[in-house]
Amino acid sequence: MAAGLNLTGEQPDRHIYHMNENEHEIALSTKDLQVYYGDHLALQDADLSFERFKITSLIGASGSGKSTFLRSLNRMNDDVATVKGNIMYRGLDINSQDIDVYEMRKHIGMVFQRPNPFAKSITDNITFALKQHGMRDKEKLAEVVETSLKQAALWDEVKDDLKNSALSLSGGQQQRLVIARAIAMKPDILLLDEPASALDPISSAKIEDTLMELKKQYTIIIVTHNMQQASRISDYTAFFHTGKVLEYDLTRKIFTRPKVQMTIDYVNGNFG
Ligand SMILES: Nc1ncnc2c1ncn2[C@@H]1O[C@H](COP(=O)(O)OP(=O)(O)OP(=O)(O)O)[C@@H](O)[C@H]1O
Repeated sequence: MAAGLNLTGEQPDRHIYHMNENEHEIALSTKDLQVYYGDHLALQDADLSFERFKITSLIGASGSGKSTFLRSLNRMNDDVATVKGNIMYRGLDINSQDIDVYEMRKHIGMVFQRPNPFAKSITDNITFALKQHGMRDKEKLAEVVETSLKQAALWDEVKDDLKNSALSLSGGQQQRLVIARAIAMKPDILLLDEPASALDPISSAKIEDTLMELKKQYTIIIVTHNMQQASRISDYTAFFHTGKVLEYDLTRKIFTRPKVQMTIDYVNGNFG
């Protein structure tokens, strides 16, 4: 795959990142990531590696830096913050100046807390970006619409109403549509910032089921305040506290025998 990747128009040697033998297992990693909002250091020295085809949850109290970290991973913080350090993706530092951010986001997609479909039809929501990227073939577009909606577990509910406005869908359906829109671009990595927190329990369970299905094909990184959700769906969990990653391990270890007292307190609901 790496041979076909071109996020810069060139791939100078200085971008080559020497990973360990497990390189093929790591979809994305950060090294010494620091984020400043003005003078305020909101995230310190975050070193995390995300395994391919796994779900990693980012947990921690409000203001601990989870969203700041997540948003930095596909350069959503560029306009509001200074992000220092490396974000390594397929041998490239995607935090460097010469990365084509627009192109990079085709590989690393983002889904936000509140569903944000366009005020367009269900079909147009999914085809919009594809058309912008030059896809014109109607059959191919229809195929992507169907596949993406199926992957996002929405097809059966909307297949007869594809021309209807996305805004006519329920909140939970809208969030699955937004996930379908993100995967239509065939990204490698999906970043999700509390995707189910604005939804009722049934819709939230559907999103969880969808993510469990999607991890067969995508690497997923999710911010969540819901401890049950983190323990149910994620393979790995990173615990953030006051802008630092205090602990990062297999989810079952974080929830059954964490090493750091602060993690124990947080997962037991003693603060947050
Ligand atoms: N756009 C911004 N401008 C200035 N400061 C910000 C901005 N976004 C976040 N911060 C600050 O950075 C710190 C980390 O915030 P962040 O939103 O990353 O935390 P979080 O763990 O995701 O919190 P929550 O769970 O409430 O979403 C906080 O002190 C917050 O006030």
